[in-house]
Amino acid sequence: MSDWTAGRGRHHRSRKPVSLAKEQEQGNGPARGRALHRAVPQLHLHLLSGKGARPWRALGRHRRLIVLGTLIGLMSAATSLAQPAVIGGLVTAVQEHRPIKGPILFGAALFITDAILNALHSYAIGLAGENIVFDIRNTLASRLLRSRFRAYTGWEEGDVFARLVSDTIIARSAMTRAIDDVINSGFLVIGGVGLMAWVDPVLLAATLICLGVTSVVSLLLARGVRRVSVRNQTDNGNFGSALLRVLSALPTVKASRAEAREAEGIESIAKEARKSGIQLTVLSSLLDPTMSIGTQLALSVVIGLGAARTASGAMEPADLTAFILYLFYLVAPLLTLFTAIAQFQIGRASIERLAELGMIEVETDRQADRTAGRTRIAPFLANGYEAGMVFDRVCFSYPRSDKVVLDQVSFTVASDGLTAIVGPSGGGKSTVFQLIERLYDPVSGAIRIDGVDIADMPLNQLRSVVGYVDQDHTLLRGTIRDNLTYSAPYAGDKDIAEALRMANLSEVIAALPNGLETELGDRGAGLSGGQRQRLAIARTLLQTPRFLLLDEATANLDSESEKALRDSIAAISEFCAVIAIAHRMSTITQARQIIVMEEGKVQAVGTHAELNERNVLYRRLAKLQELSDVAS
Ligand SMILES: Nc1ncnc2c1ncn2[C@@H]1O[C@H](COP(=O)(O)OP(=O)(O)OP(=O)(O)O)[C@@H](O)[C@H]1O
Repeated sequence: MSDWTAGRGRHHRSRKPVSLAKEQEQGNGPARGRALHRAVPQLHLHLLSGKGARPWRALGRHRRLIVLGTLIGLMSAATSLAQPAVIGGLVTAVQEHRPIKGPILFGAALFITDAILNALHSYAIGLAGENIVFDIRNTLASRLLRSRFRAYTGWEEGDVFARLVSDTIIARSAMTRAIDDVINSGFLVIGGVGLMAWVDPVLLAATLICLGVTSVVSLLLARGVRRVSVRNQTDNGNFGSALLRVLSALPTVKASRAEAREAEGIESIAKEARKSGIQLTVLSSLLDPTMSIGTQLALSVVIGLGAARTASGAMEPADLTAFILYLFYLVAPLLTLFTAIAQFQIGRASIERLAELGMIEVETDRQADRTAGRTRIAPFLANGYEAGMVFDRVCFSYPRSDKVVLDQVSFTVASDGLTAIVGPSGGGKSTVFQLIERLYDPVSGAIRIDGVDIADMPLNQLRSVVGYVDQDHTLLRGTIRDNLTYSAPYAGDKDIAEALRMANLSEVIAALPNGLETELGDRGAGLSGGQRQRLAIARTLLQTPRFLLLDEATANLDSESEKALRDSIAAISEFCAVIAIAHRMSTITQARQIIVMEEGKVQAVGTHAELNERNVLYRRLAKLQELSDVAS
């Protein structure tokens, strides 16, 4: 017997629940958790804690690099500001027939220093930007993976995708380039204005009047840019959602001949994004001409007024040269300043969208938080609780819905044996599984394992003792081995072989040229429906669960495979509780107990013989099932 079955044999022999604390010490608990923790990238939990993941915090974490980059930028700006004075000095030296070698060499050194500082400045700010994007993406992705299922299902996948991919890039610019540009250009503008005031206050007053009006217009434009960019980013998110919706159902789209219809729908959403994108472009591109008009006007006034003042002797020609150069130097940073303000406004919209995503509710381990890992199982058992699972008057409605899906549902599942859940479609069978996995919590009532309310159990612990094969038997892109070991990453070859054997997959895998290393496509493409289902079952078996939940697990199997799997279930249920939403009579009749559910209520519980005798609904279901089994 392999370690795999030996481990479960222990559960069976004792007939007592191996304390969950003990399980923690063994493969399913913190030891594995620690190993996993080492294996996965460091999650930025400090950013995830509290009220949510706030993108602005990422800025704080990299402030040193940003401050360093900005300081280098300011030094570069200072060297830029010195350049007109040096050129002015050169003009004076030429006028006065003094040696010009010194000013030329000094000017060249200034240009080279400026260029080097500029490069360093760009590198530091660029690096900070990449670090910030990395941090935000990492933090948000971790938070999404830990989000409450009910909170996550309220989001559209495409929108989440757009926020994580494109909003982070836009936010990067706001948090680095835009802030840096505002500081640097602001410094250049203030410095330039100061120097111009020192050269000639009269000319400066004329310049400021010309530039002042255009500056006010530019600021108004920047505010408009923000408003439109929120709309544009939402439109882009809608486009992503629409695309993901159809691409994830491409076979259905084709089979329904809906390509043209869907393409039309996507086109209209893309048109909305284009419309707001154009509005954004119009507003952004108005910034340049607005500033140009102001500059042209200022330049004309400065040249005219300056020439008059030079002619009247109120101003030296060298001062006029320096003033005009300062004006040129002022224009570029002024333009950068307003563009940066607009850029910052666009980025703010993205940061707000990321912050919304960062507020998504995450799963919490109440028990883990309260007792820091200590288990409360022993006292409960001492009070006489039986090993196994109990549904105690559980009521449930899905979020954003008034419909009562489970109404006072009560039943007990022993720690081994097969329990079949049957009932008409929509009766709440799959919902029972979702509550056991704690994808949702009951509205009232409790689910207990070995006497402990699962709401008080660390989620990692709960999900390691409960194995879940969902209705869609979801597989991921990757090799068969990756899929098999998904919930038990350190499973050895012996255990893998055992799980494959029990799921009746050994021969199928052996027949593949690359065996376990065969690559599967999205959602397990490359295997048949039945093979995918059995692979999902083998994956869950490798997790060595104490409770194995099979949702319609035998629906896709041919008679031969189904028989093999039925035998496996019988073997597994010797040392593990199997709860199956069953649709075939062969599975139902072998169950130790059958729970009949209808419209969210437990109608009856018993064996096949008992229910066949006293429950009308069961008799009807059994008859229908027998007919469909004969037909298939
Ligand atoms: N995510 C959801 N949000 C809102 N209502 C839901 C959701 N999932 C299921 N329901 C509703 O809950 C009820 C029970 O669904 P459930 O899937 O548990 O039934 P079921 O017995 O497993 O049905 P089937 O045999 O067809 O799979 C149904 O009325 C369904 O419409």
